[in-house]
Amino acid sequence: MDTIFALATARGKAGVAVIRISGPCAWLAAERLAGVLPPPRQTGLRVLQLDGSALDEAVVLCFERGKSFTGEEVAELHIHGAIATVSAVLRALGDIDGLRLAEPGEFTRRALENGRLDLAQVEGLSDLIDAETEAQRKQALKVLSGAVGSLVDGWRAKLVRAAALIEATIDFADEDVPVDVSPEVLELIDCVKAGIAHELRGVSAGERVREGFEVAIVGRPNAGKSTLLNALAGREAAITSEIAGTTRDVIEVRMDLRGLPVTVLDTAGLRETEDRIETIGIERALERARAADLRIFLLDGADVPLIAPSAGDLIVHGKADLGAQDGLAVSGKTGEGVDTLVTLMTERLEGQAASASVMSRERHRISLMDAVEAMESARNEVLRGSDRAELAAESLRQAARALESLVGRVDVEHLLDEIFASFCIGK
Ligand SMILES: Nc1nc2c(c(=O)[nH]1)N(C=O)[C@@H](CNc1ccc(C(=O)N[C@@H](CCC(=O)O)C(=O)O)cc1)CN2
Ligand SMILES: Nc1nc2c(ncn2[C@@H]2O[C@H](COP(=O)(O)OP(=O)(O)OP(=O)(O)O)[C@@H](O)[C@H]2O)c(=O)[nH]1
Ligand SMILES: [Mg+2]
Repeated sequence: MDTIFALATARGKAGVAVIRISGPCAWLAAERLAGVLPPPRQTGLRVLQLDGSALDEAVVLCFERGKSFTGEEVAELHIHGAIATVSAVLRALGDIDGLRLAEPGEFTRRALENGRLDLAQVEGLSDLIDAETEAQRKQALKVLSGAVGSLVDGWRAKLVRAAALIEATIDFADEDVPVDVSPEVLELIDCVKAGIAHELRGVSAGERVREGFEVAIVGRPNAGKSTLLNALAGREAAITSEIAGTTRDVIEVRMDLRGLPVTVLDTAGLRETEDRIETIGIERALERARAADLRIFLLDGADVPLIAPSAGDLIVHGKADLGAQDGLAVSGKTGEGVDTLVTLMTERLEGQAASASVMSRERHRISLMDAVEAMESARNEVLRGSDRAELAAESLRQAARALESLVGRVDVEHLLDEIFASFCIGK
């Protein structure tokens, strides 16, 4: 097994940078630079040097094999975060025989291989590193803490018990008093199915929390959509003008809306037009507005929405500064009503986010659906009578395997490259 090393902190000038070394020669390598190492899990201040020339003054921290993030022997060098210092120490480590630079996600891959994390936790860690808002941080931390594994364990135990009950009837099929286990088996299957159905309903919301919600601003030309977008963004993200038909392409601005990750879309004003480019813009506007999680219809005067609002969509009057309006009125120009609008947007999206599951990927959805399908066959076999017991038990085992693929207990080799592709070096 190679010993790998990498900068674990972000590249670029910083107060402190951490270089992580993991593998059988990690301590030996650290010792080459730092001299006598502090005891495991205790820091020591050392001068790092190679061949007599000082590299930096550093804090050194070692973890024993089996008691580290990767499960391997680990050494950390907490050095000054200067670009030149980081380069010098990385160069020195690269000169040591048997050491090589880690690939992206390779530390975490080793943690997975050594059973320190399951596959879902690896995804959770990846999401945590990418988290930009509170909702993302909370969801990712739950997943990193093993929430998916806990759900799977609970379901799996019930399916294993159901299979055992069925198998017991196979072994004792010749007995005089056959016990009918089917009520208990069906109850176990239905209980797990209900649990899985609940999580399945939350996958989309989980996905939205992970990737961000989309909110589209729609309305007629000149309603003030781009001005409103700029007010929400706090910067001049979109061009505004008194010319109707200014915005053509969809303009996306990502923001943290009171902890929720949201991309607000400014779109072309909706109207009948001969202009070919504007027509394409309007088609794009309609398409993106339909696909969005929430729409803000910005009305101009007595105007009515051009596309049908869905339940929960927000209908607001623009240019509130020009005069009194019924209902919610906002002005992108003066900021009036914008705070109330943000509150309403947050409420609507929080309503959607409330049902978010810790299962938030297409891969999770597929495994859950595979499990449900296998459980449905098992259910049918149970109902068809005791001579179908073998088939019922096999379907239950198949369901358990589908669930186990969520945490990677079954063969998931083919998933790893994809999952680790998005990791940064040093993680
Ligand atoms: N300096 C430093 N800080 C860090 C990390 C790190 O690798 N180094 N982490 C990297 O992601 C995170 C913490 N994650 C960690 C997870 C497990 C172990 C670890 O040594 N686990 C052992 C011992 C547990 C214990 O002491 O209770 C184990 O599980 O056996 C260390 C860090 C965030 N902060
Ligand atoms: N008084 C007032 N004028 C506004 C307000 N919002 C926008 N305007 C003006 O209305 C005109 C159109 O604003 P935009 O934000 O470009 O309108 P839009 O809806 O993006 O228009 P299109 O991109 O053409 O669809 C500009 O002259 C803005 O200055 C507002 O809240 N109050
Ligand atoms: Mg515009």
